[in-house]
Amino acid sequence: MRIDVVTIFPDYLAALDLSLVGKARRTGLLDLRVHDLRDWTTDRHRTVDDTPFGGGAGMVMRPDIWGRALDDVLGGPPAQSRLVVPTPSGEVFTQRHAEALAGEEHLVFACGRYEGIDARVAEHYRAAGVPVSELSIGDYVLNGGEVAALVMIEAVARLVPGMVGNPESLVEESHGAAGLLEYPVYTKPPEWAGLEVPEVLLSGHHGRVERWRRDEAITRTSARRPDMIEALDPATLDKHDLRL
Ligand SMILES: OB(O)c1ccc2cc[nH]c2c1
Repeated sequence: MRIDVVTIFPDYLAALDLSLVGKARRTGLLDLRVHDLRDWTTDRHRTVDDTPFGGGAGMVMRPDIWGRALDDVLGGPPAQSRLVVPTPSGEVFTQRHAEALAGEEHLVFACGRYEGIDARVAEHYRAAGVPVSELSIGDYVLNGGEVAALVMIEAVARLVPGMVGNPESLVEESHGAAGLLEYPVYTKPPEWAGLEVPEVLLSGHHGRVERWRRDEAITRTSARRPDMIEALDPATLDKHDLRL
C-alpha cells in the first residue's frame, strides 16, 4: 500500500517513522511519503492561503496550490487512488472506515490548516473520478488535519496484512470483527495493590476463560457503549457464540 500525506507541517508526521508503521516502511510493506505543500508554491513567501470570500475570520487554503500538489501526488501509480481530507465537518471515522481504507492501493491525505481547504478542491477531484473521503476523527476541533491523519494512518496501516504479528488478535480487540469492546486484560504479578487477577484466568481452563472473556466484552460494551450493542448483527452474536 502507498500512502502520501501533503501538509505544511511535514515534521508533524515524524511519528510515522516509529514503531510498527516505521518498521513497515523500512521493510517495504508500506510506501509512505510526506510532502510539504509549500513545495508547490511559486511566490517568495511560499504563500498557501488567502482571505475567505464572503468575509469572516481566518484564512482559507488556496485551491491552485492544492491542485498542483494533488495533481502530482495523485498523478503517478498506482492507478486507483483515494483522496482523504481530514475535516471537522466530515463523516466520523470508525473501524469500518479503517477496514475499507486498508483495502485501497493508494491513499492521499490532504492535511488542511487555518479555516480549511477551498471546497472546490474536493469537488474538483470528485468530478475527475477520484474517490474522496472527507473524514472527522471525532466531535471536537483540532488546529489542522495532521493529527487526524496520524490517527487514521495508524488505524489503517495496522490492518495491512503482515503488519501485526497475530492477525487473530484483530478480531477480539475493541471495535473488531465481533463489534464489541475488548475484555479487560491482566498480567503478572497475580496480586498487585491488594487486587487479584480474576480466578478464572488462572484456572488453565481455556473454555471457561473464553466464556468469561466473551461475557466481559458484552458487559463492558453494554455499560459503556449501548449504541454498539444495538448495532450488533445477530449473525455476529451467533458466530462468536455471544448471548446478550
Ligand atoms: O478537527 B479536525 O479533524 C481538523 C481537520 C482539518 C483541519 C483544518 C483546519 N482545522 C482542522 C481541523
